[in-house]
Amino acid sequence: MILKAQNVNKTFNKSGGNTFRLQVDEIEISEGSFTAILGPNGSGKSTFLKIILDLLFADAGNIWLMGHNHKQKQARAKVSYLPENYSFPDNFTVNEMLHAFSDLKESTPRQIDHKISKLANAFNVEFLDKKIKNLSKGMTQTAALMHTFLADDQFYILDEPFNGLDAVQKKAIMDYIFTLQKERNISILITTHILSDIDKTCDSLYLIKDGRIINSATKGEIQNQFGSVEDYYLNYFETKDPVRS
Ligand SMILES: Nc1ncnc2c1ncn2[C@@H]1O[C@H](COP(=O)(O)OP(=O)(O)OP(=O)(O)O)[C@@H](O)[C@H]1O
Repeated sequence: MILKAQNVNKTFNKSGGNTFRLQVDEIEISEGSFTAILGPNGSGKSTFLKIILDLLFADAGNIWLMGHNHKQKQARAKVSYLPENYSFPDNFTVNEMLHAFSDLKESTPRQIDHKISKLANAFNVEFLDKKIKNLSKGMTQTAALMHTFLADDQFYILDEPFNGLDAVQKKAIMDYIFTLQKERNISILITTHILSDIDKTCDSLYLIKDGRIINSATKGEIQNQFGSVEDYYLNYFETKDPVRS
């Protein structure tokens, strides 16, 4: 098991006396799998990912990451994370940013260069010498994904990785992920709002609503019962109330 979370609780006190409560009773992700957590805006997806990575502290719960308590250093040693929001120094070129933030302690600059050109080739990147501040939204997202995939890790946690990417870019990233799954049996945990992107790729899905997991299903179950991930999602989230005039 690459990830196991039990009875995870976190309450945010928001302005106006409102609260948001995340309560995840149980999630298990096995090695080599491609898992998605889907849910509406504000349902708690990013909060849960940050708690898994110990970037945000839960009020209660048990989480094991890569066989270790998630608070132990070894738990994160082979895990890469793409946050939903990130910022890189504006004046760095993509290449400089990747070198500066690669965190590949055992690699020489030449080895890092080799990895960068391999990734640039896989991700159709021709803007390694452009400054971060001059990149388009999709280019910035691609640069962030290059940063995430630079390390040869075993588990990639990706918060909305396809944000701003065109169809060709998305396919390049997905193809790269499939190659890594075949070559190194990596595991993927993803959040996305673009359901068609994961229709054929996800092994299992969790639906989250108001901080709670309301359903989980395998790809086979979804295909048999709903036909597509989109229909599965709509079955749980579409409001069927008639529109009032
Ligand atoms: N640091 C914080 N302090 C207070 N409330 C927070 C904080 N971070 C998140 N929240 C609240 O927690 C809830 C869940 O937010 P979260 O970002 O996890 O949702 P999400 O499902 O990832 O949404 P989206 O799909 O829009 O990215 C929201 O109501 C949000 O306002």
